[in-house]
Amino acid sequence: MLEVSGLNFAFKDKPILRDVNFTLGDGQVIGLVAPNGTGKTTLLRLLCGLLPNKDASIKLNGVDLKKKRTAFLKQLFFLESSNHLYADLTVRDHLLYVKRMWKSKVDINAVIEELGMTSYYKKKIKSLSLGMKQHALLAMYIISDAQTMFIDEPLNGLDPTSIQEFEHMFRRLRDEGKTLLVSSHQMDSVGRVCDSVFFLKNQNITNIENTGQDMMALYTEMFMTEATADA
Ligand SMILES: Nc1ncnc2c1ncn2[C@@H]1O[C@H](COP(=O)(O)OP(=O)(O)OP(=O)(O)O)[C@@H](O)[C@H]1O
Repeated sequence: MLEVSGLNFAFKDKPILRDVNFTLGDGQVIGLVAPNGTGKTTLLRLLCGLLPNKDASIKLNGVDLKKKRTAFLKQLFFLESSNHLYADLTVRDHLLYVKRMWKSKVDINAVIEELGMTSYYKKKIKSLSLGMKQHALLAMYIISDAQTMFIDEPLNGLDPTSIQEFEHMFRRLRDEGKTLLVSSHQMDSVGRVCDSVFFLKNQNITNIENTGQDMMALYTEMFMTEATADA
């Protein structure tokens, strides 16, 4: 369980989050949705201590990020984007590294096969397309076997078949009891996969349960009316 309270953050005089409070239970996929530049990546960075925060309380399964940083971080996996992969290492190198560091028992070969990566897992990252790198990144998440996963725009650059494959993997991880906080701009996919959605608006989170409503209509209601009113 992830418990966050009193989270405030600003870049100089630009407020990003104001008194954000929420709890995430186990075995859920939660969408994180907002227009470009609102603060989704900033929130994910704050939740794993990659940005400084003095006052908030952030606890993962009772472990406090400020008091027991290493123990906190061992429970989660976050790699912001495929730009953070090492260009001169292969996909396999990355997977072996994650398996070792997270002391995981997940079978690397099975994941490679399941994600259709057999033709390129021995290749260096610098020779891969964006979609291939997104697969490598997802494979790292699966191999980490971490209980909590923060995933930033995983569907960017994916073809429709791959999107279905990723959605299947997210559901499977959820069914294994993992908690996934997934930022995305793809509202149809959010509607298919997420149990609830965090809409980031006015520096705060509105949590809306997915009851099968039209997510794009909900997005329009949340954000477009505001943009139209501003125009
Ligand atoms: N290191 C930084 N220094 C100053 N401002 C920053 C920094 N990083 C991000 N910002 C600003 O903070 C705001 C939120 O950025 P963030 O990357 O969190 O948005 P986002 O919702 O993830 O956007 P996108 O959907 O475009 O990826 C933006 O206005 C951005 O310009």
